[in-house]
Amino acid sequence: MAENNEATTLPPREPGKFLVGNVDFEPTIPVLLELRRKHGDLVTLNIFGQKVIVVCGHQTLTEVLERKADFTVEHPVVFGYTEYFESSGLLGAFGQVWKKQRKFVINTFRKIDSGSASQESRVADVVVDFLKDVDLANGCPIDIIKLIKTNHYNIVSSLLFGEKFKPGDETLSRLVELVDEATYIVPDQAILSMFEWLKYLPGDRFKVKRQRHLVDEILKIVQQFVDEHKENAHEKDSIDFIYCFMQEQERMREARENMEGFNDRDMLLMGYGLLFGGVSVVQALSWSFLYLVNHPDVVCNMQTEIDNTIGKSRSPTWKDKPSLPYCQAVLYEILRISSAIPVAPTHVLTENIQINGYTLPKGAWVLLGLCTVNWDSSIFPEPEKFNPGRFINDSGQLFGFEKVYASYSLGPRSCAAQALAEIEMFLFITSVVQKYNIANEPGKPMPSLEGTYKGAHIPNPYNVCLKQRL
Ligand code: HEM
Repeated sequence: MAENNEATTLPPREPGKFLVGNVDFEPTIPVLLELRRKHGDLVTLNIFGQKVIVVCGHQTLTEVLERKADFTVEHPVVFGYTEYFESSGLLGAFGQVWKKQRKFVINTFRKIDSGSASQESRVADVVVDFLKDVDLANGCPIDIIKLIKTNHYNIVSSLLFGEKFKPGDETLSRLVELVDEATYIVPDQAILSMFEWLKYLPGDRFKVKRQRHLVDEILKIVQQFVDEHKENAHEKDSIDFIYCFMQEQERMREARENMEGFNDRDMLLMGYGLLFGGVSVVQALSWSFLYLVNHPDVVCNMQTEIDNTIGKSRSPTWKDKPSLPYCQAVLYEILRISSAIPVAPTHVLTENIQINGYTLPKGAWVLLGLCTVNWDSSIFPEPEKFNPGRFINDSGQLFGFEKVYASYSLGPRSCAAQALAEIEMFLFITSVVQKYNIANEPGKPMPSLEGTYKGAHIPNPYNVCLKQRL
């Protein structure tokens, strides 16, 4: 009887294989769109006996992540979060620790913005280095993804450690390599969340030891900066995450508060979480250059807008954003069509919830199909077409872009660094487009807009030529 009851209240099931269920399920954009077309906004999967509810569409995602946030905000207690994040570092944190760390991160971004070196000024500072590297290439093909990674992690370093690395610094190169490799091992370890014992198989089949080594090396680099901060605490004049973390520890000690989530180890893991979380903007920027090289007409329109509003002698700033509606439309369209994070990290239901006439049971995992908003043809007609014009109305004003923000997820667990991501996207892209034409490598076919899926939706490697126009 209970079985029947459950069967009638769960969302439709996608058929799977005997015993293992939907073990082959790959959350790619086409798969999620097809699933939604077949079954609607809510779909039940079964992966090795674990119930997984796929949530699609703007309205249903909003209902689940915002209105039912009290019961959907948690991540499940799974391998990667416990093994490497040690249930800390914001991304891997649970319960009260997550709440406290989230508040700390949001407040620290605010403090940084009220200090002498805001997020914008740190991004702008690194954009200058980025443009110098582009100049050095002198129009020859460059591995733009590599350049984006180096410069993005330098921005995070500046926010974490209070100073950026000098161009060419070996520690920065090492940090980029470590974070990069660690990021792409994560999807290969998904099975360990179901069967943790597999990590003991001989031969490091799931790269558990390799990942441990990478994470330890990243934490060692963060530790060096923590040690430096401890030695020079009184001399600090810039605000950064480590400095603020140490201040928070002091405040908590004085107030005799529970230090859970704010011990010295948590400081390192917080650094790891911010380095790791930022990979999404690396993907979004990498997609940006790929779409721009494929659409020279769009670059030309952006250049006209920039030339007419900012001119050629000074670089774009965040304050210019409202006067560059077309450039903004291009960035929204890139975020939409590339859907760098097609599915948010899995959440878990901590109570039964009622949605759209179904009962979603406590303990079920929730797969958030963010890309189904970006590719919803009722919101964005012909979603497969790259068309920044869809965000510009007849009077030339920006319009209808709000739903693209689902790319950062919704509700209290949405991206903790959305503001930083938006500043990075805006300053990198407008600064490059202002100064350079973006061309394909001579004699090579245009790089493909087909990507691959490795947790994130990532473009395949490509080179571009950035030729000075000013
Ligand atoms: C275009 C760029 C970005 C996109 C599309 C993006 C998207 C996302 C998404 C979808 C989530 C998951 C939310 C959820 O679980 O519901 C997330 C979480 C997170 N992101 Fe971003 N992100 C971007 C840039 C960044 C950057 C630049 C950083 C840091 C430097 C960052 C740090 C984080 C962190 C720490 C979390 C975990 C938040 C938490 O668990 O409370 N993200 N982001």
